[in-house]
Amino acid sequence: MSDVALCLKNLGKMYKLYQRPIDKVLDAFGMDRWLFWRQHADREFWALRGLDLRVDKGERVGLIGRNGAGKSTLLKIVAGTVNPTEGQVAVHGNVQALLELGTGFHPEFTGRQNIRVSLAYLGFDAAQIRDQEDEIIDFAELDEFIDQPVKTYSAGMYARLAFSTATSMAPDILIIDEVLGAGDAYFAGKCVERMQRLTHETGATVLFVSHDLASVQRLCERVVWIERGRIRLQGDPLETIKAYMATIRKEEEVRLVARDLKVLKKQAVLLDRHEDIYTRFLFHLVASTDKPPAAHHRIVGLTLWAGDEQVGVIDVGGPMDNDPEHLHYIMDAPRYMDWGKPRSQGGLTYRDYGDFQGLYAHAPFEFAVPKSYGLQEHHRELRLEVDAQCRAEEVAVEVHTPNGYVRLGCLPYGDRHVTVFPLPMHLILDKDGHAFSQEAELPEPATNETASADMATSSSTSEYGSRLATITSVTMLDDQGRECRVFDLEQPIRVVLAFEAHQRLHNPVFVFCVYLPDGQCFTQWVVTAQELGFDEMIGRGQVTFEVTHAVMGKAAYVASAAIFKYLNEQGHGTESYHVLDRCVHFQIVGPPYEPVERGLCLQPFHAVFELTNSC
Ligand SMILES: Nc1ncnc2c1ncn2[C@@H]1O[C@H](COP(=O)(O)OP(=O)(O)OP(=O)(O)O)[C@@H](O)[C@H]1O
Repeated sequence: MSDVALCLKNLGKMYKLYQRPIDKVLDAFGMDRWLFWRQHADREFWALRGLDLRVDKGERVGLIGRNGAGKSTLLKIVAGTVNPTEGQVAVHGNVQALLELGTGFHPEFTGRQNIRVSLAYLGFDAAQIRDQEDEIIDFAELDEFIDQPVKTYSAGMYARLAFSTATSMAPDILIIDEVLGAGDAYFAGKCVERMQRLTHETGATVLFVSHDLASVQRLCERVVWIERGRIRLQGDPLETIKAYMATIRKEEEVRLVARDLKVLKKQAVLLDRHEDIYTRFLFHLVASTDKPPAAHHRIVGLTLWAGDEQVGVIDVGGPMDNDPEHLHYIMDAPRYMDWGKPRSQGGLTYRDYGDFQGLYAHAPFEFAVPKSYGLQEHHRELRLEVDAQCRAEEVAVEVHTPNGYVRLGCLPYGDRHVTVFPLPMHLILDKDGHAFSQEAELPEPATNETASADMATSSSTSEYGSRLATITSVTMLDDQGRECRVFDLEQPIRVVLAFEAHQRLHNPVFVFCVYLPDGQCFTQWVVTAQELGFDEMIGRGQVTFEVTHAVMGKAAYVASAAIFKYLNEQGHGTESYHVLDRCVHFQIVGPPYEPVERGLCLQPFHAVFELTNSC
């Protein structure tokens, strides 16, 4: 007998995105062929493509990945509720799928009635149903609610009932999609134990999707990281989760730095808005003649580099290459753009740029670059790499600047070739040389001078003081001396306050104060110039706070920096020279799974053990 529970080969799922609802109806009836203009009126959106996965019987496999990566689509295909567009799916055994809350149970029926209906549907007889029913109610801990209609249940109660019912039937393959997220931590723990038991006792195979990485790590023997419709990495749970968390962490760094740049620039802090964090670079392929391209040119990949760092890749023709939810994507609006449909040939994905009757006869694409990249000199050298096979010498690559499109060059024709185009930053930068300055509010290069200028001219209430001394920058560094906003638990942290005293000041006080998100002061670091060995200060300098062992627990923090004239008897700074209120956001993160919750403060302690009554 085969050991394989499920085997997916070259799996792909394509959704057609229609311009108008009527197009979907015409397509459903096969009438789209009759309308000549319909040929390219829909877009192909590949949620998954080229995906291979084998899961053995009794394996517990976790699927992780960002929202919209394609995890649920994959589970739905395995569960049989969605048909794949291409590839093979072999599922061996009966499948119980908990895919979406709100499906499966009748809202008007009570919990008990729903259990009975579900079991009867699976072919249980009356005696078996009676046996199972008590066990299900017991596990779900819904005793006093079990005779209420499920429409009155909270999401957590619903999840408990759904999970208990599905797992009572000892399926061969159990599919759980984020359902546990609706329950509390206690119930999630119970579920994990039950799934472990199921695999041990009945040999059930579990496919588990969750954003709760701790549960994934506890339950699964293998973790598969899905990104943009493909498997990015799979293997050992800890290693895979760590790699996934590292990319999430990088994005979080970018977001936190961008947020503080906004604070420094005194702009409305609409946090997490895409445009606050990234600058968009718009490119297009266009025929070097004035006419649409005469041939079809195969475009395989587009990559943007900043120095030696890959800022982004568009895997042209790959899954979700046209998804504007991603930072880097192609724009393939039918009848406007001249991108062909995504194609896959021998494992290679691509699209053609040709004459597809696009109004603008061009093939545009966009990359989003974190604004923080503009802060480092070597990052300001951006270059675009185009992997393509052109049939004639007629494809030009252009970048959009404040004065319209500027030609970067043409693609060579003949064999497949990677061409690199340095970006003319002098055309993309504004007249003051500010990085990525198509937008008025762009950050300045983070030298102390410019930061100082920003702070000195601001009139925001988040900054105040006599300004006899000013803080010109606040930098958080990790143990390697790298600028950092996301720290590991108990990791060393250094905070550098750069300052400029505009006149001779006697024994000022430097403060770095860390707040919890609710505004409570968590810890305040205070030091006087005298304690640092100076009675007076004038000119530029910096104070470095060093923490060798941070006691801050896992949370998001915000910090203020200040220079005061002196501290009063209550230890508060009075007569502020310069206060930057809540100017730095940072996070402390931990491993995905910790056996013991350690709280918000990792209080060092010493424990003593004594036996007072030994026998
Ligand atoms: N019926 C549909 N029509 C069009 N696009 C769809 C459809 N169902 C899903 N998608 C798209 O497919 C992509 C993958 O969605 P999916 O739900 O599989 O992602 P996910 O990884 O499960 O996300 P989440 O973690 O948020 O549940 C998304 O871009 C989604 O918008």
